[in-house]
Amino acid sequence: MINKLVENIKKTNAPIVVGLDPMLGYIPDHVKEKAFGEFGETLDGAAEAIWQFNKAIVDQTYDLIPAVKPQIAMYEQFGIPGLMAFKKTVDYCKEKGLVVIGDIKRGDIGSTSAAYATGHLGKVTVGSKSYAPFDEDFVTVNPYLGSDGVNPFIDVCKEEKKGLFILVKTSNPSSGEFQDQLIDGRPLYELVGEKVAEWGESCMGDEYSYIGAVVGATYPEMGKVLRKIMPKSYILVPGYGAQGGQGKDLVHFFNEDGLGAIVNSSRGIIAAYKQEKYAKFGAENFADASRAAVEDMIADISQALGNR
Ligand SMILES: O=c1ccn([C@@H]2O[C@H](COP(=O)(O)O)[C@@H](O)[C@H]2O)c(=O)[nH]1
Repeated sequence: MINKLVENIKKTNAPIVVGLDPMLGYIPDHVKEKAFGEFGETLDGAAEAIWQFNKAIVDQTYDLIPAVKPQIAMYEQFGIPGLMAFKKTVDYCKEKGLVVIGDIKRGDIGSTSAAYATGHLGKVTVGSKSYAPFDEDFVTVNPYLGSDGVNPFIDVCKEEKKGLFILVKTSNPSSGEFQDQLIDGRPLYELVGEKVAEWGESCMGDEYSYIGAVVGATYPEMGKVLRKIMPKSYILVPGYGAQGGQGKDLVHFFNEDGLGAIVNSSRGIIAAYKQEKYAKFGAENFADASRAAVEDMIADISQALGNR
């Protein structure tokens, strides 16, 4: 799957990911009213609104982008109907040729991680039958439990030719509370980065490993160091747009070949119609506003990479 991700990035010339984080507050009233008219103000109604919102955005952007990142929390909050909307979104994006990164941030003791890995990346056996329950292409993994919490995910990736993005340095303001703690004079995120590079060595695609890392756009200096520590790992970079990251901050997350990083924006794209810059589209044309925001993001990153 790493080969498909790299191929899609080269084809679109767009190292970006659209984050599908559909909070109800971002969904225009006309979409919600239609869904609630059909299913009532219920969890099913919310799930239908989410699905219709996602579908419209994917239909308007899929030709410009290599990948999407649905954030499972935004679906899980609506219970089983929400998870059904998540699955429908995953399947639809794959039909459109997009690589799907499930932002699930899982990680537990080995046996539990194995079940998460099976459910999200692998196949579960029921009697004589086998099913791929969620079937994302990549998932995000929390490495805090150590190797035995991560290895079950790697095992399933090897079997299924899928991939991981492991949290190394997250974009949030308090990420340093633990991640920047010094151990023998070195910050913990560097040690985790070294481990990601080590896990990735036995998981090589054609050019890059299918074991990647998450490093926030909000910490560009750390991104520069981590790029060198993990030269063969793709870096998923959240924090662009709504969290303040800009193209000029991201240059050092990329390798000299212009590859190696993929930048996520969620609210900045899916709720673009709410920003003054894209207000001319109006709520009715929210998906056109998302397309314009994708085009602007690609231009911003391309310009930054061109200027280095
Ligand atoms: O360090 C991290 C890891 C994951 N995220 C996730 O990315 C998106 C960001 O959303 P924006 O609206 O573009 O801010 C969201 O799903 C987070 O859970 C992150 O932000 N930082």
